[in-house]
Amino acid sequence: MRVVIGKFFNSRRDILFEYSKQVMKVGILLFELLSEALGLDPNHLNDIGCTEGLSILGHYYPSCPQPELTMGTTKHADNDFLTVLLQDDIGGLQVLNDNKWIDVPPQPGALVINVGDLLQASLISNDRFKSVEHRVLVSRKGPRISVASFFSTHILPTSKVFGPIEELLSESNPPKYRETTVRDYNIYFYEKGLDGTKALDHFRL
Ligand SMILES: O=C(O)CCC(=O)C(=O)O
Ligand SMILES: [Fe+2]
Repeated sequence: MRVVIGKFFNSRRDILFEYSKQVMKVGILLFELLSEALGLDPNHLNDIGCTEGLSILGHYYPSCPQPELTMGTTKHADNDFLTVLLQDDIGGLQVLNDNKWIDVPPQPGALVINVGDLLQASLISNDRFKSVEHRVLVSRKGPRISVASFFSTHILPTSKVFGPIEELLSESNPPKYRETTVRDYNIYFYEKGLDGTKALDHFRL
């Protein structure tokens, strides 16, 4: 595992290292459970590299006197396999379900787990799991802090190709996505920006 720490976190280096170790344990367990849910060997998703890379991003959303005029983070699905999200008690995170925005209220001690595009959960699970579209509203209540831990190899120099898992495919369930590297997926994701459209559609066959 490689841990990259930005300037924002420099003074909390030790805490962040410990946190990343614990998130990695959670991630390995989640990928075991997700593998089983797909009817695969429990180690499958870990073995193909879903926990090879972990990057942690700290968000600071200043309090906003006119929250109705802006957005903290616009609608997107994460560009990774899985995200482990820690939010404080301010709230503002919403997920899109049946075209309706649903609040994800903060629960003390709880982590939010979001399926990302690469797992989609769609790309390699061939749509058996769906990446969740979400956004963050800003608030008058005070600044909001969140820590998002992304399982993805996008910061690593790997050219491993990902595509729908062969064991999940059949004549009645042909691949829905073309194969791609995490790097190429991310180049497209960042070029496109958080414009409200799904990056995955670009890779759909
Ligand atoms: O701040 C949050 O709660 C979510 C941030 C987010 O969606 C992201 O970093 O991808
Ligand atoms: Fe996100």
